[in-house]
Amino acid sequence: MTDGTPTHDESDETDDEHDGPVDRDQLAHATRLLLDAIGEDPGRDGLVETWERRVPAAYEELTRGYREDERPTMRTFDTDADDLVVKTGIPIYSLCEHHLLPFHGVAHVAYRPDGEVVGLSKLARYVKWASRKLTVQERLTRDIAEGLDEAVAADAVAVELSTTHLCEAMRGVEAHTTTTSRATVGDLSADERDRFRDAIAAEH
Ligand SMILES: Nc1nc2c(ncn2[C@@H]2O[C@H](COP(=O)(O)OP(=O)(O)OP(=O)(O)O)[C@@H](O)[C@H]2O)c(=O)[nH]1
Ligand SMILES: [Zn+2]
Repeated sequence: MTDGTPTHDESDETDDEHDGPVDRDQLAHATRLLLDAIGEDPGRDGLVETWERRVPAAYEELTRGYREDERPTMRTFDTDADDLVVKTGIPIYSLCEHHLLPFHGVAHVAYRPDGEVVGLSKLARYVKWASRKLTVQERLTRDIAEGLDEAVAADAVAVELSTTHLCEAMRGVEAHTTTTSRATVGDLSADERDRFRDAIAAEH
């Protein structure tokens, strides 16, 4: 007897479960089922390529963050400088793990170098890669802070995300709000915290 719920062998589940290519055939199959389930006709002209090609390709792109081989190379340069590096206004798009709907906004990052600085574009590349997965905002904020700390061998890192969740805006409570989260690794001085806050304020 089955209630129609797909079963799978949980013993196969590991932390590295997603660390491989997506299964495009399975994505196509699942999308077709979804279209069926909402009463759509997967065979109609406008939808055939949707489930066959577009949605699988989109999910492959939107889940790149699971794949370590797509982690950006963080080119660093030796430096004597130990002044805080602040980068604000990095666009961020991710997917909430509760509703599979996007949350999006901006990320701000700051780090105090310890002998090396990273190429500026790499900060935005890292944020983009890290956000391409199913997550919640607080965990993503911490993941970015810890990931950058490791990649840049920084003395201290701070990350702030300011986002809107479509699961709140276009369904459920239907409230278009802003959620701000912050994570730090190491200690920023009071001066550095002020600089980070002022840079974020100047962005708005
Ligand atoms: N803390 C946190 N909550 C999130 C995030 N994304 C979505 N949520 C919330 O996760 C909660 C899930 O609550 P549930 O009651 O299980 O789900 P639901 O019945 O769909 O709840 P509603 O969204 O209130 O309709 C909701 O309150 C969402 O707003 C996130 O990134 N961080
Ligand atoms: Zn959600």
